Amino acid sequence: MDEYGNIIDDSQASEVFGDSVHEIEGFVEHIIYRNEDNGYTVFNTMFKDREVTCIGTFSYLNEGEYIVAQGSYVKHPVYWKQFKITSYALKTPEDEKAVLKYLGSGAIRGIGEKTAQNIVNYFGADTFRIIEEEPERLAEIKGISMKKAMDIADQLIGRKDMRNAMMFLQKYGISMNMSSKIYEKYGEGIYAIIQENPYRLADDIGGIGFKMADDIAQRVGIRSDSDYRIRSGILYVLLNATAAGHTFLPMEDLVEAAKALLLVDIDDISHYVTDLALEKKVVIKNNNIYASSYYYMELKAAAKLVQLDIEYGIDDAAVKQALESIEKSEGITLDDMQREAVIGAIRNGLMIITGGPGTGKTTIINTIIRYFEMEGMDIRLAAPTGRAAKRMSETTGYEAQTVHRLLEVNGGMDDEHSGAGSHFERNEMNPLETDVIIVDEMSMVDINLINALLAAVVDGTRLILVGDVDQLPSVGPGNVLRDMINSECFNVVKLTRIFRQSDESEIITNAHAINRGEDVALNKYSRDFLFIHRDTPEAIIAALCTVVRDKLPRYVDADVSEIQVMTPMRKGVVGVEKLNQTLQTYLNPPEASKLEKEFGQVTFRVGDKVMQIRNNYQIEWERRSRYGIVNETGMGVFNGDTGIIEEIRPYTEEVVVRFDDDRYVKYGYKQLEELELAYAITVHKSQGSEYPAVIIPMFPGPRMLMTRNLLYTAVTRARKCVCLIGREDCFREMIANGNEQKRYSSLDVRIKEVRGD
Ligand SMILES: Nc1ncnc2c1ncn2[C@@H]1O[C@H](COP(=O)(O)OP(=O)(O)OP(=O)(O)O)[C@@H](O)[C@H]1O
Repeated sequence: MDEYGNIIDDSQASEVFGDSVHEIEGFVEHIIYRNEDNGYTVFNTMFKDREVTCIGTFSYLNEGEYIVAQGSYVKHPVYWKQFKITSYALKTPEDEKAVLKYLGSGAIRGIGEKTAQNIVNYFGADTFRIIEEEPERLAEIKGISMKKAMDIADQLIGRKDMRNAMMFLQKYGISMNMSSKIYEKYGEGIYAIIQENPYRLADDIGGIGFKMADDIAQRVGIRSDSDYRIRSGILYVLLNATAAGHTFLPMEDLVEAAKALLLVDIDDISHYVTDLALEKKVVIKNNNIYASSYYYMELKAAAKLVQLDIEYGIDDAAVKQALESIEKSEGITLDDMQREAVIGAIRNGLMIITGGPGTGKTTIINTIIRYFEMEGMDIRLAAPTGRAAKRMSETTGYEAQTVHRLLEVNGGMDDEHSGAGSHFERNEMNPLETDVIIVDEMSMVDINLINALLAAVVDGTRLILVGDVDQLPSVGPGNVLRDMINSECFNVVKLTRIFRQSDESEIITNAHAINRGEDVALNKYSRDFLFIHRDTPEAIIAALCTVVRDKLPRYVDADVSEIQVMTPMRKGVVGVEKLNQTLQTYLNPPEASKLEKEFGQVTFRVGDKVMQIRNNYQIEWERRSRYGIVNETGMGVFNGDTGIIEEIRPYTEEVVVRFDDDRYVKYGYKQLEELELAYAITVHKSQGSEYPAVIIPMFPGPRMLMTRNLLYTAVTRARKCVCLIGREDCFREMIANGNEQKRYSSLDVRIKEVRGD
């Protein structure tokens, strides 16, 4: 883009004046535009006393450099004639004029034009050699101290080194930004690292993975059976495993995956694993292999959970009396299981409560809050997502936060897959000071998050964990809630009785039946559990469009944007991508008055329903009064938050989204990677959220996705109406498919070990 905001790219400048190749040379006088990611640069130079605008891609370029370039003249629609550079060399300034120009360009801190002139007057064309070889002599010039002399030399040599390093890295197809990161990390060590073990980059530099390192290694000519390569490949397999939810892999699975990745014929991959264990990069336990950090996360979490699990002496009669008074004031009578759960939370340092929809989890949380409030205790409520926290606040009337906020996250963005996660202000050194912490929607909490939470909880704090263990497990690695329950080491209450009247809600009864793997009778006259039979994907999508726009909003008294379409997969004929495209055209078609912005494969349009797909704690929001005056501001938009695109501003390159509660957020065009169309979302993304009505296409897909607990999770997201559209056989098969996707995790084993069971 140029200084006036116009995009200048090769396609606009493609009309060639003539095919002939020219050579020009001169100083880079003024850089008009530079994209640090891909190196695309527009600059002016003087050649034969005429100003020439040059365009091209450069690994490194600074004003004041002397460039010799080959290329041809092209015509730009606005700027007319430009020189498009195809190859070039930067020359170290040799004559006096060139040296003066370079030093005086402002590129070297502490040297202005006058000092540059003084230096060149004194040393002449020999200036560069002097600075590189005898920098102390610069101090012979009036006004330059020895310290400054050394600083100038450092800068000059540093720049030269960096320029060479950037050019070197570019040969391996590494982007400019990445190159500067690499150079910053290794400095002049970069040559040895690239030649000997480029796989170190994958270990040390965020954004470089095994694949990129492997690509570089191939270009360098490193053998495919090199030790470095195999070790790095093994770590990469483990990293991928954690991205798929596992905290470890059994040795056989690891070996098989590593062989498939590395395509080398090595019999004994396991001895490389042993080497990695000696280097403490992996842990081997019972022939299971963990990336070290995951082993220690499970171990630490287990130890802390056991430590928190103490029994407090309580006065049974007093508790009974207190509960009776709460029941009276709330107008409820707890059943035995519910009472056991509440008393368990009062008596124990650690309490786990699980149950399906309508079994009274919220009722119990409310009772626990009232009890501890009466005792004058400090209580904190949290949930793993923004939407779940919001719902918890609404149902309890008590402020609930995301777990990240509770831990005072410090950092822009969660990186779901790095495992490194964010930095929390609340930790062992600075723990949470409170008496009771209640976490809802525990099924969504992964090993990273529980570990961070436990680190910040001090002994003596009661931790009450509530969730539905039959929901899909967390997106991140681990199977925390299930493992805690399976360990059989802690106090757990499983609520089974459904308290909502069955005639009131088929959603609840059917959800429970699905969860038990029982057949569900589809009742034509059901008011809230509808099944529309359609056979083909086209017919399903057609029915879905009509239902979402014309039928359900009136039926459940909600806006079209509140009705949520959810589907098991991203790809495929009824996957998220396809549905979003179709629904966008149907619900928000293009119009001359609606601005659009293309980003990757997606076109965002004013009026579109969008979802934030990462936690961003630093993005700002504002609330406006009726007159458009900003009356409240705050920070943070969370993974799963949905909103509507209100405005697209081409001049400032911004997209404005209105989220729930009229929070307005500005996204720069570059930030659009944080947004996705949300007419349809995956069931995984819907976890922790509720909608007035939910529409689920029923069409066969990969068996490992089409599972009972996925259907159960989807159905339980609906408050007033579930509408399934498609093939009944698919629905029945999902209920029958109790094979949850296998997750390798071992928090339960660690808990038992710590307890010495
Ligand atoms: N002991 C009880 N006696 C009478 N009604 C109850 C009792 N426990 C819960 N309920 C009622 O049952 C309904 C569901 O309870 P609650 O909302 O607490 O369940 P939940 O497990 O949180 O459900 P969900 O996960 O669907 O929100 C509510 O209307 C609640 O008032």
